[in-house]
Amino acid sequence: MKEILIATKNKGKAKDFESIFGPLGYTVKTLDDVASHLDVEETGSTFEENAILKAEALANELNTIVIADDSGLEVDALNGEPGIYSARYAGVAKSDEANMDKLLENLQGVEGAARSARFVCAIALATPGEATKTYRGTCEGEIATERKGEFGFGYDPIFWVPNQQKMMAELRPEEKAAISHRGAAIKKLRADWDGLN
Ligand SMILES: O=c1nc[nH]c2c1ncn2[C@H]1C[C@H](O)[C@@H](COP(=O)(O)OP(=O)(O)OP(=O)(O)O)O1
Ligand SMILES: [Mg+2]
Repeated sequence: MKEILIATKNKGKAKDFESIFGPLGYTVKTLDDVASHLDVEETGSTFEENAILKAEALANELNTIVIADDSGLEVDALNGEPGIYSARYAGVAKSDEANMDKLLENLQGVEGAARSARFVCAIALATPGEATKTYRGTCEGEIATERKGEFGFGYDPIFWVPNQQKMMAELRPEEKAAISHRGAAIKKLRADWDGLN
């Protein structure tokens, strides 16, 4: 059985990876499956640095190939916030609901095209004995004023995707994978990764 190891504790993120790697014949394993005690502090100042920290921590622990994903939302009217702090925007508790509430509140009075934003995903591929590589994908959109949709995770219910005329949370997993920041980063990873077949 082909396995792929993602250094994440986020179940929604893991599902995004499964929707792409599952059909390719891979079983996706996460931190909770292999090293749930491992808690990596995201002390980097970029998505790439944080992805590298997470991937290398688990690769060193298990001496095997590991992928990690650090991602977030850049809102133009907020000068790129919450950015790398997206998961902890409303505090350390990491609540998607509280994070969305805070974002909607901070955008009150900002209208139309001024609510532009993008999702960013940096994926790190850590291979023992080799230099870690990174791949970035983005997805342009706008922050809606209300939640809509049942799929996805995180900020998906308030992220409007103009190209689809839908909220990200209204897209089925395979639809999201085709247009998302994570899908784009994984596409670059797959094009470059010799070990993947
Ligand atoms: O496709 C997405 N759809 C909606 N929201 C998203 C997406 N991609 C990232 N996001 C948000 C969720 C979280 O607030 C932050 C990621 O933070 P990030 O540190 O990378 O992940 P995390 O702490 O949840 O899990 P972990 O570090 O264990 O992988 O950006
Ligand atoms: Mg995190």
